[in-house]
Amino acid sequence: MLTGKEYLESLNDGRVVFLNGEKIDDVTQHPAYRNSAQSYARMYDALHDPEKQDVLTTINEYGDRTHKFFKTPRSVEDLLGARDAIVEWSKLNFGFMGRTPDYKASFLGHLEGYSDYYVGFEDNAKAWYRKAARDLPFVNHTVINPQMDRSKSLHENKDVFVRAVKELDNGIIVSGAKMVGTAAALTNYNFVANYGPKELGNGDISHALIFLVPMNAPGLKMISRQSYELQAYTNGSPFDYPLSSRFDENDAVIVLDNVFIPWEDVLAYNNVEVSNNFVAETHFVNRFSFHGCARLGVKLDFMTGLLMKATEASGTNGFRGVQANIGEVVALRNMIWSLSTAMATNPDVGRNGVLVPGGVAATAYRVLAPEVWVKVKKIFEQVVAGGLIQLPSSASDFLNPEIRPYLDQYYKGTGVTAVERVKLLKMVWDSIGTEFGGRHELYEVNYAGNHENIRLEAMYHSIGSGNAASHKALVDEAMSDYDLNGWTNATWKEKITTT
Ligand SMILES: Cc1cc2nc3c(=O)[nH]c(=O)nc-3n(C[C@H](O)[C@H](O)[C@H](O)COP(=O)(O)OP(=O)(O)OC[C@H]3O[C@@H](n4cnc5c(N)ncnc54)[C@H](O)[C@@H]3O)c2cc1C
Repeated sequence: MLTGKEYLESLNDGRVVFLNGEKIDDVTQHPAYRNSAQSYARMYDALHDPEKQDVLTTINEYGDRTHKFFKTPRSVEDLLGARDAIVEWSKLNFGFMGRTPDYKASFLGHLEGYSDYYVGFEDNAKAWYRKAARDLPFVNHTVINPQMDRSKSLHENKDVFVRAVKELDNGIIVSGAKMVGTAAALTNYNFVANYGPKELGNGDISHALIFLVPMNAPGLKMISRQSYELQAYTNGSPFDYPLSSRFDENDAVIVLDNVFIPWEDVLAYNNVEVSNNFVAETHFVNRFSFHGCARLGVKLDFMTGLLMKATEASGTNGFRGVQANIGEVVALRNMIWSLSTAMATNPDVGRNGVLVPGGVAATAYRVLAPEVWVKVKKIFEQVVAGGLIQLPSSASDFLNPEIRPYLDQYYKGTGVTAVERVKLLKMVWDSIGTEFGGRHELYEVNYAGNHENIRLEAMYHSIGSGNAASHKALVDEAMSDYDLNGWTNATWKEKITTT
């Protein structure tokens, strides 16, 4: 497993990252990325910390030490251990980094047990499992195509998404773009898949691919969104932007311009069946929901504490209505934690006897999590209210003797100094209101799929698992107790007709 130092060194590899019109030389040194890189490095170091090793790591079937979520799960204990390892790592960023290296274990951690799914590329799947578990490279994930024009049929948009454009003896050449790779600039590999489209017209299935590619591959370019870490660095200090300034997972569009992919990094090629169905058939969807749910549990622990402290600091925590709102956040937090426990303790049995986080709880998480985050944000806006805007522009205001007495007098809270109150409320604002906070809402609402697809897939899961049939059978049973002539079930008494 990489150490933090090895991880940071691995990023200085000639990768091509564009930000604000410039090519970034070294992401580990640039103020737009460097503190987020340090946050990931801290996670890698924790794997080697003797005090954390038992909760974070285990030995897999190859005898390699790895993060617990990277090991093929064969028991409920394996799944609970994986959940606790995800949680322990997530606590290092208070749940504000969603695409940490263990996120992609949702896919990579099943490659051994599910290797026979990748027809023709089974050995590649096993080799990638071994490498991913042993070294823990940071792999990002890109499956969604640029939005362009969703009203057009797929073949009319095909020039924008990733396809094989040439086949060689030793691999393939791919071109196209992906929207977006979260944290891409700070990762080691890009995972690429297209799922959904059946064909691109006239029998073209050049999109039916799954592969991995190193971030410094010639022809691979990343176009970053604005860096909130850079904005925090430019506009203020950690006191003003305590989350933006260290946990910004910069999302980048990834352009593949005639990039060579050797066969050993390919898991599906010209295979619509495999590429379209991998999300459900390899139970990636169960596993990424499991990861997301465990991570959101940590974030909600943090938000619950933040709401309690913020209301204490403004003297509103004794009001019945405010307490009811705190109770609602507690209940939402409890539900999310219960769902991750349920996924682990009530698993499904997958391919080759591999245990999979339970699909019933996973579909519930996927549909409910966006609602939970939006609701929690709303409660903060209603309960902490205008306090979030009654904040001085930056920590520097406290250093100006001309206004310091006013700040100390007018910005103090209930039992806390002005500095303590402002520090606390700037943390709240960064979690929900800054550009970083706004992106977090967009992330929680969309990252597991668009708002309709997550619901449709919950319905399909119900049909596929047989639950839908038993729900309908329950209704049939209730309706079979009576007909046009009255009760057909002797339990109940007929109406007595009087003449
Ligand atoms: C912060 C953030 C980080 C992300 N990180 C990643 C990442 O790391 N990797 C990755 O692969 N993706 C990532 N994504 C993309 C994410 O998976 C998508 O945003 C999500 O799947 C929704 O897809 P979309 O944005 O293309 O919206 P769309 O799917 O285009 O949906 C937009 C609206 O149009 C409707 N719609 C779209 N198509 C149809 C149709 N054919 N018929 C009827 N209605 C339709 C939808 O119901 C919805 O209301 C990220 C997104 C965000 C916001």
